Amino acid sequence: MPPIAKEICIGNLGNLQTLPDSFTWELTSADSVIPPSSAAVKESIPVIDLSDPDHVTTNLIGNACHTWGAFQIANHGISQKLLDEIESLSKTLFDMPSEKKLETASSEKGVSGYGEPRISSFFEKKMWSEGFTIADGSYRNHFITLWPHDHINNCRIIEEYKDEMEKLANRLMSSILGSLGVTVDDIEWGQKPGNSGSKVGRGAIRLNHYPVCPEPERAMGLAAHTDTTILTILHQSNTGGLQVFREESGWVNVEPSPGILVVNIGDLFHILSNGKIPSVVHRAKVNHTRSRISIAYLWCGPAGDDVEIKPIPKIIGPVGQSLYRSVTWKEYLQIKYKVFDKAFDAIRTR
Ligand SMILES: C=C1C[C@]23C[C@H]1CC[C@H]2[C@@]12CCC[C@@](C)(C(=O)O1)[C@H]2[C@@H]3C(=O)O
Ligand SMILES: O=C(O)CCC(=O)C(=O)O
Ligand SMILES: [Fe+2]
Repeated sequence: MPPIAKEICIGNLGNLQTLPDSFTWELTSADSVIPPSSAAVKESIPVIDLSDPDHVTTNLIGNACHTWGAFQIANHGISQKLLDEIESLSKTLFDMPSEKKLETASSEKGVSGYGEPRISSFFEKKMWSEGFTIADGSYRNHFITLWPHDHINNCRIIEEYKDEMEKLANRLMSSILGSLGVTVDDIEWGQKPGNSGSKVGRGAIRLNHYPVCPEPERAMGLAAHTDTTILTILHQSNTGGLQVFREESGWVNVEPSPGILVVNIGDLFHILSNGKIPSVVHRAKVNHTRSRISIAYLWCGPAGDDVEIKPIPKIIGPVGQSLYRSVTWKEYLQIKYKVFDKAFDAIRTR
């Protein structure tokens, strides 16, 4: 029995004129992006040119992380060809009939395969989106089902994307750590005895699709959340929808621009930094006339998902206190998907 019943499958909702009740969110004025003072144009997260000298980018990245927990990057070294390839792979996938997509439905909500986002169980209303998660090698069998003749090339695109993104993620992590005055060598990647074999490895990919929506104001593409990662690198197609939240500014749009990638600080970096940098709350809205694709590379650090992550001693300082106990990514994912936005409280030491 597929986890998504046919009648509520987003793939079958394309021609609706009004939103079904199960997809109607009650959004308040605080949920809108209308600026408090009428004419003000809201400042969004900065675009940082990675071809600038290191001391310049480190500084800018440091500021953006403290202020927003997010930033955008240009000249990041990921080829436009690869970005186009993974975007068009996603389009082809989501264009398939629901029956076909459901043949690759994830057995567990939110883990490898086609289905709703994993956070959906925390919300009463349904999100106006569908997605495909690539967390381990099992995606290859799904790809054979989807593309009996073309899976080899599509698997190649995924592997290349993962490799390139992993390199970029490592580089970004070094810069962010640099802005905090430490290096990767200051991290103690402890190994929990008895923990063996990674299920998710070092990075997962989530292909997201937000179909055209009859009443976008009342719908939600992907509800507000922080990522359960060290950092996430997001490629969005040329239709906007991503919004980040900051106490002082409310919800702010992150407009797409060709070749620019978005970087979100995830919960694990917040833990590593002993609370010095926030993980960014973000969400995706939907559109009345245009569908949207986004591709997230969700990264748990260079050491895999079964190593201990805890505040970096050098950041805590000799007289400081560690705010959080150590957790592995696997463990933290379990906590997060039990208590959701209370996950930091669950691992706080005081
Ligand atoms: C490796 C991860 C990270 C996950 C869970 C698991 C697989 C899929 C990821 C996402 C992708 C879509 C948003 C999110 C919030 C979701 O619902 O599924 C992410 C979540 C997280 O960052 O917590
Ligand atoms: O589609 C977007 O812009 C956001 C996607 C996202 O937040 C995620 O996949 O974690
Ligand atoms: Fe996210």
